[in-house]
Amino acid sequence: MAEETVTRYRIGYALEPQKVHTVIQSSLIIHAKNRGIDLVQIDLSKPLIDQAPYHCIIHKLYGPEWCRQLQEFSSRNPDVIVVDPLDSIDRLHNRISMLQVVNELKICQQPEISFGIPKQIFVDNLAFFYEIEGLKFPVIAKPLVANGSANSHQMALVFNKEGLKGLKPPIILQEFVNHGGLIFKVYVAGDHVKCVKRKSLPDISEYAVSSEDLLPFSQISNLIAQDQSDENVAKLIEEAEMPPSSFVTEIANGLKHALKLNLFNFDMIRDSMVGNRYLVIDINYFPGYANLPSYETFLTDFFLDIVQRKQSTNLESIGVLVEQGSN
Ligand SMILES: O=P(O)(O)O[C@@H]1[C@@H](OP(=O)(O)O)[C@H](OP(=O)(O)O)[C@H](O)[C@H](OP(=O)(O)O)[C@H]1OP(=O)(O)O
Ligand SMILES: Nc1ncnc2c1ncn2[C@@H]1O[C@H](COP(=O)(O)OP(=O)(O)O)[C@@H](O)[C@H]1O
Ligand SMILES: [Mg+2]
Ligand SMILES: [Mg+2]
Repeated sequence: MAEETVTRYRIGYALEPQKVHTVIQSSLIIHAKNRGIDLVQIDLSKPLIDQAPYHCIIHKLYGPEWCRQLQEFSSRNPDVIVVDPLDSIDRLHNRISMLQVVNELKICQQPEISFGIPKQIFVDNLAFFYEIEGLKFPVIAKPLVANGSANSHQMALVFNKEGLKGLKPPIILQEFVNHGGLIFKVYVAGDHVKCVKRKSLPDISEYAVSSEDLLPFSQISNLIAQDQSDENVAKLIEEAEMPPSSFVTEIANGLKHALKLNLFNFDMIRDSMVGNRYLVIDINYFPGYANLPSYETFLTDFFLDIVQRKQSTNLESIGVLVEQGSN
């Protein structure tokens, strides 16, 4: 009996060990394998160029050596799909360029819904900085750079001008927007989009008693952690209304095209003061997909889209699909 030949695809992944541990779980490896995808870990101690063949490479690594290797690999293997291109990912490493793209989105706004980003400014040097240019306190200070380091997540709530003195530029100052302590995290993998609700910082009125000028984020995170044990808050989150899925998909697709990225998520809040106003506050490359229910299916569907789309493009280019169609 003739053996059935099934197309198998090799996807190489280059990730930090911790990320391998959280995202490339055995449940994903098995699920992908059953659907024809072999997930293969790229050995970072050896030249990438010696580790072909791959149909596709996925990656989240910082540092010049990886960039050099990937560029060399791509120029010698132009047919291998790299998810995603280095310059597209770079845009997310700066909190200004990251959010500029949201303002540039040309999408037909849904009736009754508006979207945007909170007011923000870039501060390079506090010595030459006297005004917060129309921003209202409290503001949230975020490091300009978002490069995966612990520092890049170090934030602070600033309640007044005095608090500005405790900041270390380069930073961005962003208006704090009350949003009912609820954040929407929208995960994107190519054409696949999933939105989940998570706890966020509580509304600022809850801090009104605070006599602080500046509250570093870790302290606020602690407040959240304590709050999490509160059943009422958990219930509030559970019962909170989701944004319309057509709206979420429209924003996700708009960002995907504008950023030229496949693997990312964005954090979105709903302004408590203005009916249906949604604000994007953060966009992350290759986030923690394993936090999603059924993430194995979510990611494998995307992998198959990528490799099969590539295969059909190849067939088209050599005329196979055309011939089949004319038979
Ligand atoms: O820690 P995880 O798995 O939840 O993923 C982190 C993301 O959490 P999220 O999926 O949004 O809940 C996290 O998202 P946030 O910035 O926390 O919104 C980042 O994407 C983080 O990557 P990096 O430190 O910015 O390079 C992600 O960290 P890495 O795992 O990529 O280091
Ligand atoms: N403008 C804002 N208004 C209110 N809360 C915010 C704002 N920006 C950030 N936050 C809160 O701070 C958290 C961390 O900020 P974020 O920009 O997402 O940084 P990170 O990249 O470290 O996740 C968010 O998840 C949200 O809870
Ligand atoms: Mg975030
Ligand atoms: Mg982030």
